Amino acid sequence: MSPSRRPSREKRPRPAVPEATVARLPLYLRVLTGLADDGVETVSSDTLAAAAGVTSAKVRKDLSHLGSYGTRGVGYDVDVLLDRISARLGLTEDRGVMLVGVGNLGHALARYGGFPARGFRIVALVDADPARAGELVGGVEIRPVVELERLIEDYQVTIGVICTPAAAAQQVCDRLVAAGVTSILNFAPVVLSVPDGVDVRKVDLAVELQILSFHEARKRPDRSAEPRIRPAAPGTLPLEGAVGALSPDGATGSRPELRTLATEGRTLGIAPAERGDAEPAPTTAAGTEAVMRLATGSEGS
Ligand SMILES: NC(=O)c1ccc[n+]([C@@H]2O[C@H](COP(=O)([O-])OP(=O)(O)OC[C@H]3O[C@@H](n4cnc5c(N)ncnc54)[C@H](O)[C@@H]3O)[C@@H](O)[C@H]2O)c1
Repeated sequence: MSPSRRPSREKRPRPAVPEATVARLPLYLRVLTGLADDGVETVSSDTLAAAAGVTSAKVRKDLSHLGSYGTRGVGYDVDVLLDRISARLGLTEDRGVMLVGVGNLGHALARYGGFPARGFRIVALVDADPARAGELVGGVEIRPVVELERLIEDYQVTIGVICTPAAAAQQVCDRLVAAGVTSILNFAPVVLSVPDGVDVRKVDLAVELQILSFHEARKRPDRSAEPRIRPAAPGTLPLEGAVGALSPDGATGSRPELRTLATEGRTLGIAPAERGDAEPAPTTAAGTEAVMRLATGSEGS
């Protein structure tokens, strides 16, 4: 190719970064921020690996996607890596966030003071309850939901956080998208439909706990063969008794291979504990962390 036809550096597309790597970048960033605050200049892949719960080989592979290769025996320059990861996550731009639904969860998130240091500012709070309008939370005034579109325009909001009840979430999502929001963090227990070009991340503490439960089950091999059942609704048979009482064909006896159990006209799903070596699903780290803070009542950095 002649030099004149070679694509310029600016025009060359940046190589894609795998989703799993993107999910780990915030973890590396958090460690690096702490190290930079402590005046530490270099960091080993082992330190980053321990913080992210992966192998150091995985860290090196992740960082190679950003063009950071480190120096053998020295490690990575903390400031350089901070800049690269921040730039790749788009944190070098000021991102205004709107939070919709300022109830229990919304209050906790809006009060959390750690977001600005991580590259985000909650600039607008919106709630449908007129009684909440005017209340200051984390220094931001809750505004009536009728002002949602104007606030998005005024504050150039590109990220919306939905903390409404599930029934209202899709309608809120539609309004956010129509007003120009292109990224949504959804805490409501519902799957949102969005057009192409809009990114949705869902945070669900229950799902995270279920994943932990899966790993707990794997740590206890003798118990993993026992059938797992969903909790019965009030008024149905006690689960322990029910598990041992019936097999799918109606015979009695405790049977690990049971998959369904008919009891009081209702079917309980029963499956043997799963086994396997699958990696934990990537999580929405910041969101989960925020929910955990809400659950534990602790204030973070
Ligand atoms: N993802 C998780 O891990 C997790 C954890 C806790 C709660 N949640 C979910 O988060 C949501 C909020 O929970 P919560 O305990 O804060 O509930 P909440 O009832 O305390 O708060 C909901 C708020 O949304 C407002 N609202 C309702 N409809 C609205 C609309 N159309 N537009 C704007 N605001 C609206 C209400 O006025 C209220 O202030 C629920 O969907 C809940 O299931 C998720």
